[in-house]
Amino acid sequence: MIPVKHLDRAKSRLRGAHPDHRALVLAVVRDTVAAAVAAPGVRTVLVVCEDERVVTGLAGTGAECVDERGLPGLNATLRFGAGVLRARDRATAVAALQADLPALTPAALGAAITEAAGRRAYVPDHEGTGTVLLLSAPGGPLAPRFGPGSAGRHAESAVAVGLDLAPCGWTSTPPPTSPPRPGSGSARAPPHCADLRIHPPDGLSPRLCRRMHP
Ligand SMILES: Nc1nc2c(ncn2[C@@H]2O[C@H](COP(=O)(O)OP(=O)(O)OP(=O)(O)O)[C@@H](O)[C@H]2O)c(=O)[nH]1
Ligand SMILES: C[C@H](OP(=O)(O)O)C(=O)O
Repeated sequence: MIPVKHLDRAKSRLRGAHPDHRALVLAVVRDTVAAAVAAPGVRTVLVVCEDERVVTGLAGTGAECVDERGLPGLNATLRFGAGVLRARDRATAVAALQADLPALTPAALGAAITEAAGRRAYVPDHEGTGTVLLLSAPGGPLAPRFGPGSAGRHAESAVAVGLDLAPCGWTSTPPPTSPPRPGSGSARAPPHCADLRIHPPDGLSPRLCRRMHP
């Protein structure tokens, strides 16, 4: 699962980093989703969101989108999404992945899943305070405890695994070729980070985008 906030509120700490904040957020999300869809061991990518523009922006990526239906906050949203996935397959592992990982590669996500080896696992962010990825054991509860200091809470019940984000920046995931949407005429797909020509650290402090940096 990849949760995505309403575009008017998402990545508020990056506001001002690019003239078109909504395009920046969508580009970051699209690159993250593209890597997750292509990762070995990932059967379904479910984006839990509340903004129809996110659904439109992710058309053709291979991710499914589900409306969070006004649930209060991230953890309730993730419990809802986990329930959607578990209703299809009770024995599977479910995971929550942050939406702002444009340097993620399919191989790196696959390696983190392999390292978890069926255990409940989490990936702390590079400051060690937040959580980049939370993975349940197969059939086990996700029990998300996101929010400030979440890494410490997840450490109480999960093993830490690594996630090797590409050192070369945000352009490591090749943009997928999306078929044109019916009725879209000559409309172009939303941009990826590479299209926006945003490369860390240009204009983005490590604190503001700490999850995006290796
Ligand atoms: N669907 C959904 N996703 C959420 C919600 N709150 C946070 N998220 C997502 O959860 C992840 C962590 O969110 P935050 O760190 O709070 O927000 P952010 O948009 O990444 O960045 P800031 O606005 O700068 O805090 C991101 O992928 C968000 O898009 C929510 O209420 N609903
Ligand atoms: C959601 C939260 O992200 P942060 O606010 O630490 O970036 C977390 O990592 O649990």
